[in-house]
Amino acid sequence: MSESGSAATTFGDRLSAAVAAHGPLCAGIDPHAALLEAWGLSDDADGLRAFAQTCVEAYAGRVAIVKPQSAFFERHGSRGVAVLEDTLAALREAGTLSLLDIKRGDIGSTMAAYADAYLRDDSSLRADAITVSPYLGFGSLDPAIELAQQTGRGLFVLAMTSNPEGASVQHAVADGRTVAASMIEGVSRLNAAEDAALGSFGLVTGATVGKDLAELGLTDALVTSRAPLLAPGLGAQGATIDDVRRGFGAAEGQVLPAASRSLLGHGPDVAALRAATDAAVEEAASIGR
Ligand SMILES: O=c1ccn([C@@H]2O[C@H](COP(=O)(O)O)[C@@H](O)[C@H]2O)c(=O)[nH]1
Repeated sequence: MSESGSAATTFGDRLSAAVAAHGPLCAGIDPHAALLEAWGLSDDADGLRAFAQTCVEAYAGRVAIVKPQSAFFERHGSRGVAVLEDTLAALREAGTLSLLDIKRGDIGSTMAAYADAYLRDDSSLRADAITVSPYLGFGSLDPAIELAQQTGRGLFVLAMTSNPEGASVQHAVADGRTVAASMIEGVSRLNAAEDAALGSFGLVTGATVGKDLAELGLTDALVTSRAPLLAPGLGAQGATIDDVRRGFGAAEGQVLPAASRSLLGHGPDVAALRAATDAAVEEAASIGR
């Protein structure tokens, strides 16, 4: 039995329900130093706490899933990590799914410790799902995969990231297929073990890379994978919802378009941040329909 219900309540099931209720938008909490300043907050753990509380107040109950970016909490040291713990707890209390963007990946034995940190029911830093890096080999993720399966949590595996530099690794061909294709295949195998429309194992496929997915012939594999597709890159990185619609083709219905700075620029007023979030939710709702 997991904290999130039972082994039968998978992250994929809970995500499907959240998307049905709120549409697919993933709203980010990225407390950049420049945003803290723009919100009139100090660039320290107190400013960070006020920022994150406002985000939770504005997003909770309005979006399918919220993605705190760990780096912006870690840069404030142990007090920042304490704010991250409290932010994850506040999202849980509000009944809103959390996806901690922390991109962990290491040799298996160390990966097991990372898994304990974020995926155990009794961890203070637990999230509903986390991002992981498979670039020490897909098999190095096994400890996190096993714990996520036991506790009904999810993983989002980096496949085609939104940054232009990602292509040098992810488009590379090994054993007759691109590195990205082998990550999609790994996730596909995991989701095949679950009997659900949407799997608990997702992929990070930037909103900026839809054209590449099509050119590399990856669209069908994405559909077969039943993976939720985290698509960061809206707004500040230049991608639009139309890019997602055009680029992801038949996989469009699996996409969770993600936005951080383009929403957060509307703070610190909670009502203004809510209004911007509602507008983004409405725009994202056109995806897959
Ligand atoms: O490929 C990736 C993976 C993760 N990210 C993260 O998403 C947000 C994007 O923020 P914006 O302000 O909307 O650009 C940020 O936390 C990144 O670390 C990504 O952009 N691309």
